[in-house]
This record gives sequence, C-alpha cells and structure tokens, in this order.
Amino acid sequence: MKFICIDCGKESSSSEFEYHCTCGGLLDIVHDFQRYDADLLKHLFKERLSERMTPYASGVWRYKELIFPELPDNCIVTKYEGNTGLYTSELLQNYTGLKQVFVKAQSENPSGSFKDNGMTVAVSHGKSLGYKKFTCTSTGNTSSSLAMYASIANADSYVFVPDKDISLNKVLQTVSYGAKVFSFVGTYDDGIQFLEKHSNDLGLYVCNSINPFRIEGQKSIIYEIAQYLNWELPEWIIVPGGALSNATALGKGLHDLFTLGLINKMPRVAIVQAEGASPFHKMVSQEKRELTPEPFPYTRASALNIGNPPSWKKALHTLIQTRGITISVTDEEILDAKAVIDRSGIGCEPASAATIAGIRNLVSKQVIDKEESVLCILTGNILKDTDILKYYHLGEHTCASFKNTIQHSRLTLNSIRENMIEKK
Ligand SMILES: Cc1ncc(COP(=O)(O)O)c(C=O)c1O
Ligand SMILES: N[C@@H](CCOP(=O)(O)O)C(=O)O
Repeated sequence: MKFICIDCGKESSSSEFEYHCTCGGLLDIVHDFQRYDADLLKHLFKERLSERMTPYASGVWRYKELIFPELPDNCIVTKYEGNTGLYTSELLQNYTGLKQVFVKAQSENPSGSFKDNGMTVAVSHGKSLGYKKFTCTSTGNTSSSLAMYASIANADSYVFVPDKDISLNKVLQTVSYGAKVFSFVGTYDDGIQFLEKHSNDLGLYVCNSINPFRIEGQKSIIYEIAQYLNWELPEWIIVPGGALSNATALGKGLHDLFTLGLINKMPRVAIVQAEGASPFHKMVSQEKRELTPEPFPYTRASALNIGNPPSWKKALHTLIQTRGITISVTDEEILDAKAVIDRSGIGCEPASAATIAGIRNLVSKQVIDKEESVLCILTGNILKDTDILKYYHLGEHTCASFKNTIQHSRLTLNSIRENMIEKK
C-alpha cells in the first residue's frame, strides 16, 4: 500500500498516521492489485459469505485484500458491519417513474448509517498504530459510529458537534456509546479546520473522511452490491452528497472493480445535494474547477449541512471516470421522498431520501430514462432524526403526498373498534 497526494502527486509509504501531504493536499491510498485474479477473488468472496464470528463475516473485511491487506487480523475492530439489505419497491418505482429501482440500505448497519463501513477500518488502523484516543467532528452519524467502534476497541472517543441544526437522537446515541461530546459554535466545516490544526498536538487519531482509511472501508458498499448482483451493476448509482466521502469511495470502488475485471461496465454516478448546502453541485453546474465554500449551509437534512466538503476533488474524479452528474433538490422534495421510502417499509433519515428525490427529478427531466436500471444508497436509519418525523407527521408540513397522521381522540378502544367496523 502507498499514499499519493491528490494535489501534488507525491508518493509516500509512511507507517505513521498522515492524511495530509506536506503541500496540504489530501492523501489517497493505492494498492498493488496486479497479483489478483478476478475469478479467484470472486471465489474467495463467495466462500467468506458463510463465515461466522470471524472478521471475514463482516461485509467490509470480506474484501480485506482490496481494502487493507497489510492489517493483522488481531487489530480488526468489527461489529460485522455491512451485509445490509438490497431491496426493490413498487411504491418507489411509481414515485420515481422508473421500471427498476434498487435500494441499498446502509441504514441497517450496526450504528444505523453507512459510516460504519469506513469507521471499522479507520479505528482498526488507529488501533494497529497504538492509538487509544480517537476523534471526529460530526453532524451525528460519524460520531455515533466512532463512539461505538472506539468502545469496542476499549479506547476513548472525543467528539465535536455543532451546537445547532443537528439531530439530538444522534448526539444522544454518541453519548450513550461512551464518547466525550463537545458542542461548539460553528458548523462541521469549522470542526474539520479545528481538527486539522490541533489533533496532532492533542494526540488524537482523526476519524473523519479526510482520513483515507475511511474511504477504503466505504468502498465495500459497492463491492457488496456488485457481489450480490452477480457482478453486474445497474446503469446508474445515486448517492447523497455532503462531505462527499460516499461519492469518493463509490468512484474508487468502481475503479477497483473495473480494473480487476470484476465488472466489465462502469455505471454512471449521480450525486444529489440539498439545495441549501450544494457548493459541489454549483461548481459542477457552473463548469468551474474550484469549489466556493458556502459559509452558512442550511438544510433540514442535517447530515448534509456541509458548506466546504473536504473530499470535493476526489468526488470530482468520481464524476469524471463515470460520466457522472450532480443535482440539487429542495428540502420539500427530500421530505416527500422520505415519506415514500418510509411508507415502502424500508425507511431512512432525510439525507438518504435526497437520492429518491434526485431520481424523480432526473427522470422527469429525462436525464435518466425510465427504462434504465437505477440503484440508490440509503445512508441513514429512519430513527436517526425523530424531530423530522414529528415535524412531518405532526406538524404543519403541507406538500406531503404521503403524509400519515396519528388519529388523536379521547375515545376508548372499544369505541375506536366500533368506528372501524362502521367504516368497513
Ligand atoms: C445519513 C447521511 N447521509 C449522507 C451523508 C453525506 O455523505 P458524504 O458526507 O459522504 O457526502 C451523511 C454524512 O456525511 C450522512 O450522515
Ligand atoms: N454527516 C456527516 C458529516 C461528514 O462527516 P465525515 O465523516 O465524512 O467527515 C456526519 O455524520 O458527521
């Protein structure tokens, strides 16, 4: 394994923990895949599907050879993450106008979000270097995931969360797993700058997605999808975009699968941002090659409340190699799409629903053809943000096509039953 700076191209193979080059650019991990044969890999990954209670039972570590081959197995900190469901839904087909739409529910991960795929690798790497203190700044999912893995590793976690516009459930989940949580004035973007400056002095191992080991782990999401679909991917893969780690890992994973000969066609990727926090979409749609940060991002999909996504250059690479596109959607579109996903029985938090909202929009503009096959990655669990559920189902939200209301009454159970019989 070696590290390559995405800005100046400098290579290193340092065993110390680095995520920045001396020039300031982010690092990318590059493996030597020359020694692998596609059929042997397919066989190995299939065999491991029957593993139980070994690290290879994890939907991430099943692909260890493509993620972190050098790591000794006794350093792996796992909760058998991944292995999440892949679904289809008639309701979502009708809502998007597509003939075939798949949903990969990373919301079923142990801490309830796709972050677990990357966090198991970052914390395992930190452990292998002897770190006992881990950190991140977070809108709540990264921190929940970190706190969970740090506790499993018998280590401490120190987490910095913005003091507003984030979901209380996620912060409570983080605290419950045992993290020390610091609430600060500012956004995720301010938190990242703080950690870039001070984590070394504080002896903290940074678990945000500027850490390239997070990206390596998150590649497993597309490996797992490809394996499940017998190494033939749909024509489009759709992800929500915040810090852009998911889009980065998706592009990298697709590149791995293609260069190894595990797939023979690259799908196209669409990255969907929330309108109030869409600096990447603005840059791409204006055909610029430099991102202008948004100092005051705001969206009700709080996981996407990011104005200066650290991985934007890596995500741009994903777009280039997949003939990818970007789009932004309003909070109303996100919440309505979320209601349909919830009603379909799958469920997700708002940020994830940006995907279905984006697909509906792209199909109506005929960018995606109704006949094309599309898969979206649902990133977080329905219970991650119950404030939004209250707002949507009990509040004054008006544009809901799938609004469910709770029937409030002062009736006894028996009279409710009689009413139901009358209406039958
Ligand atoms: C549930 C959820 N969805 C989507 C995102 C956005 O992913 P990314 O930051 O990798 O773009 C995040 C956080 O980043 C998240 O927590
Ligand atoms: N929504 C994220 C923010 C991005 O975090 P990172 O892990 O990609 O740095 C969160 O859950 O904190």
